[in-house]
Amino acid sequence: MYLFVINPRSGGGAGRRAWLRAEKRLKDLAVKYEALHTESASGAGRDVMQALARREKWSACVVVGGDGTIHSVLSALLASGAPLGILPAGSGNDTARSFGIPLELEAALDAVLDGASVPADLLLAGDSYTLTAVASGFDAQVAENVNGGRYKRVCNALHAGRLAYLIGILQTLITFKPCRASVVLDRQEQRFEDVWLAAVCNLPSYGGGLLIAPQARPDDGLLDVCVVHGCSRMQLLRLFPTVLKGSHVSLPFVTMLRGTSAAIRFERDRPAIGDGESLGRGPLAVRCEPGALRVLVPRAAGPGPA
Ligand SMILES: Nc1ncnc2c1ncn2[C@@H]1O[C@H](COP(=O)(O)OP(=O)(O)OP(=O)(O)O)[C@@H](O)[C@H]1O
Repeated sequence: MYLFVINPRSGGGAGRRAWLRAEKRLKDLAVKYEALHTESASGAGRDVMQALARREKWSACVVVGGDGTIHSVLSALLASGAPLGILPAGSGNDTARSFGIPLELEAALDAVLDGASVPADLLLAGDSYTLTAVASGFDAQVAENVNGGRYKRVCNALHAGRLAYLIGILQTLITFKPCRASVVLDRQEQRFEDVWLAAVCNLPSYGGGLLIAPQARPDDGLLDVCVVHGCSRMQLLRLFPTVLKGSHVSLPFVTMLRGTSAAIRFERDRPAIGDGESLGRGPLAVRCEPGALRVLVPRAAGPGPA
């Protein structure tokens, strides 16, 4: 028995459309499933927890949505032990991308019904689990601006989810001010001047395919931290095309760190996000929880990201 969790709003309505197609195929194949349409992130966590508790064993809990929708069900998945399946229907879909799950619906459904289950680490910040990356500073401000901006809806309607993030980057570039920050990695403190962003990553990409930590692997028991510091606005602007390829890691104003826990404290109040969803403001303490989750991936993709 599969539990499908559908966020009809994800990807500007892509979640609703994907489910209509998936449901038809599930019926054709006589697959046993329950469907749960969720309306908000907070309500979804509780509803999915209750739904999963009604049965001892689930083949999988399958999210029809984007990274934010996956984020909303992580605690429930951990409590039940059910593996995560993904039918990517968001604007970014970085979780699916990192696990080699096809963005095309039929192929993604094949991975759910006939895939392999691989272990994945999670990031724990406070009492909140994150699968892709916990970020604070510029990138969190971009997400806050994109999620609050009207252009996200327009871009989603035009099937140009990535464009929304590019607009958000330009908007934030004009207004954001860098400041001092300290990063404590496995109890070793490093201080940085003029910090634009600090991202604690479990998967290589976020923000719709930005390869912020190209070496990050979901099953290595480690988190990868990317700190961008001491550069000008123009240098930061020129950094973005390099993040699409992951080649920013060799720039002199980019420091990459790796460990099992990271605490980040900015001198000024900064927003933080996990999987693109708000984690509030203030200092961040993030720990890697090795192999906490299982994810269904295409058999050909094997363990780890494709
Ligand atoms: N389970 C849920 N049900 C309904 N709404 C949710 C749920 N989880 C999160 N949301 C809200 O729906 C919004 C969109 O969902 P989601 O993040 O999955 O799609 P997206 O933003 O289009 O794609 P992505 O996160 O991959 O860029 C979230 O930002 C959040 O506000």
